[in-house]
Amino acid sequence: MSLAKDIKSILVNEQQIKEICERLGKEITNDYKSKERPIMIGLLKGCVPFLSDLARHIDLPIEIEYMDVSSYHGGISSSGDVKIRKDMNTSVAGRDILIAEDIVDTGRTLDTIVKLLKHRGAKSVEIVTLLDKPAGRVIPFEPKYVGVTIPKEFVVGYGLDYEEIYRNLPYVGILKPEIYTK
Ligand SMILES: O=P(O)(O)OC[C@H]1O[C@H](OP(=O)(O)OP(=O)(O)O)[C@H](O)[C@@H]1O
Ligand code: HPA
Repeated sequence: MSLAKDIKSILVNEQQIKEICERLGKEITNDYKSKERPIMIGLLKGCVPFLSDLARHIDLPIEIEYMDVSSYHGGISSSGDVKIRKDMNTSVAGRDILIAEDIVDTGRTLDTIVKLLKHRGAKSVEIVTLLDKPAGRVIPFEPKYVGVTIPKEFVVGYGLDYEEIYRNLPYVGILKPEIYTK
């Protein structure tokens, strides 16, 4: 069974993703070159392909950590309840933090996590996201590094799921509405 048959259209193709990772990697390398061992924190599970491609374009000694965070419990709308399923193992006190995300939509996940990391004493907290969906915001939130701004469509692929499927598509596509309305 092909995954591609459920995709209405491709929004960000493989070449565009490659160019985004190169561009953001250079920008982050430049901005973080005088900081001491910044920590890049990936928010599982959606961050995985983006973080691993982006990190290879950051030419600096960074640490990489993960937190498993979820606010979508099946379906296409956020429950509004951000849960930490697994925390990171390192202290963030006094450290420069760069959170890597696949998408900023309502802003709830990042609002919660940024507040938490600041409360834990992080020196700085910035966001790098592949996709920004500003029309989805319910909480004002502006990520510093954005791959591409997208319209208010439910997207899957390259880490993003619908009911845990489609994360392994190599591109980002708009899911056919009949998949989630049936
Ligand atoms: O801006 P928001 O509306 O909070 O949405 C963004 C979050 O939603 C998705 O994660 P999800 O909770 O589905 O978990 P997952 O990464 O395991 O798929 C995505 O990976 C972001 O972390
Ligand atoms: O458009 C989306 N697709 C998949 N997961 C998401 N989490 C927030 N927005 C989305």
